[in-house]
Amino acid sequence: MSVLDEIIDGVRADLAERQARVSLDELKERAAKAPAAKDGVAALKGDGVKVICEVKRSSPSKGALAAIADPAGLAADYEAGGAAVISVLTEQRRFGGSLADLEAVRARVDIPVLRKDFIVTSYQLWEARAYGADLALLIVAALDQPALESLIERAVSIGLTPLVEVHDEDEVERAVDAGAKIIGVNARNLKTLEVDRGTFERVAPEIPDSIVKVAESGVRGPHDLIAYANAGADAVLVGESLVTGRDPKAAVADLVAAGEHPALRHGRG
Ligand SMILES: O=P(O)(O)OC[C@@H](O)[C@@H](O)c1c[nH]c2ccccc12
Repeated sequence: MSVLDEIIDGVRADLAERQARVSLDELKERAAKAPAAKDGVAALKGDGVKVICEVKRSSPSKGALAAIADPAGLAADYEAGGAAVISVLTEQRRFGGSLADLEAVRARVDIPVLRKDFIVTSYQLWEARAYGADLALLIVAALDQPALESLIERAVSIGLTPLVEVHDEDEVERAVDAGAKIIGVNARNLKTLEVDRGTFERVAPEIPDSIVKVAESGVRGPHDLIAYANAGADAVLVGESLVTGRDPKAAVADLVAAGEHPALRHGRG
């Protein structure tokens, strides 16, 4: 069994507990009261490389990264540094996240918020909206094609922008066929947990120009952002280096400044 399969088994067990406690109708009522979803595509387009900053306490590959007693405070620092979107990991067992983190972050920042989890049912999309998310991650490797298609459709119908994650060329084709408008290329293979920073450069040429391209994982600082941008990234998603660094606000500002440099291929279109 791959790491991804193991994570999803845990996610399904936790999900069953929540489903027994909170009915879908309750979630839908809560979603109806949530502030209208912000446009995730618009937030990631435009001049400069956009920076998606992640609230991440731990990971299956590295274990504990940071305690993050105040996830909303961290998100506020990210926003002040110039983040375009905040990613909140809500998976509990391996990443130490929760829906409470999502809710707290949503209440604090004005920019769009991404629910980062292993979404396998539409119930989780309703949760995402009910707790204030504007975007939701859908991982191609975790879903068969009919499930991917129906979750993208459902996400859009409830106002969420799907960020569709791929690791290779075949998954790009599946994401495009399923109607993705934003594709994230994860340098970390979730089946082996290995990071290969060359993944984006290899896979991105398969993504049509009209689709927003996000390079995920492995960004240690501005030099990695610049490499991803030169390979065609519209945005980067950064977790570990921000939560383990001393000054997240300054670190984000450095990334944003690097992404606005006029010499980048991104700026020249
Ligand atoms: O911490 P990093 O290397 O900066 O990576 C962030 C993000 O890309 C990573 O957390 C991630 C990408 N896709 C995921 C899917 C599930 C959980 C986590 C992830």
